[in-house]
Amino acid sequence: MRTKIVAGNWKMNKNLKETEALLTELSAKLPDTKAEVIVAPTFVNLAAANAALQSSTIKVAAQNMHFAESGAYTGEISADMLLGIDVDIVILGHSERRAYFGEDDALLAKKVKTAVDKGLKVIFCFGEELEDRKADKHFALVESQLKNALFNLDASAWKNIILAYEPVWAIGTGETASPEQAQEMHAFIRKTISDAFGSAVADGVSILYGGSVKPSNAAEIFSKPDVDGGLIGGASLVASDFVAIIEAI
Ligand SMILES: O=C(CO)COP(=O)(O)O
Repeated sequence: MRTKIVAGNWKMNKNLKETEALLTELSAKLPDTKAEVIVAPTFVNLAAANAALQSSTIKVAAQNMHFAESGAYTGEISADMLLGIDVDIVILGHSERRAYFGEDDALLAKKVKTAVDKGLKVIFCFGEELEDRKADKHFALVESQLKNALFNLDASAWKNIILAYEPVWAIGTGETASPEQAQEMHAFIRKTISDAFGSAVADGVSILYGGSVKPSNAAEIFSKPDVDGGLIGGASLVASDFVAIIEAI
């Protein structure tokens, strides 16, 4: 059985007080669930988030990480720094990092390799833009994103990889991929991984959907056989919405 996961990517939202308040509310309202629940606040609040969640099953993830061990990379955060504050999950490859910070597949391959070598779990994000889909290039684009960033990994590293398919046109737009579109792409992703690494790896990897998931559409999206959960942006900033999405899995 694959792990079901609901993760909240808080992006550049919530200061310290707001982080603690949201996590207190979330912990109090957290339903009984088989799903792994993860939140990803900003770097500066990760330690406080872990402290606030000490007696909770909710896990904390970072939103980014540098590939180097250490050194002259002003403003950057290393894997060891995350592990040093008990954060062992990191989101890499988010489309906002790709679009606004120039992160490409080659850079992401280095980040992923460092993260898994250091023992972190990676939530690896990828997905096509609207033009790719309109030109019917979305499958080829997703395949190349996976190949370029992840296919140099050993099969054994895949136990630490969580995939998050996030079509860029559905992020923060209110437009969601239909459950059928999500299932079609997730099945394609699983087949692509199966062809390269075998069915045991492909059947074991959790593939999350991200892009305007809300309480009103979560259950239908999560009902699809290859959708193993969600990576939630806006709706993860409101405790009652995030809880409703967790309840939908
Ligand atoms: O980017 C996302 C999660 O990483 C999705 O964001 P929204 O849920 O706000 O569309």
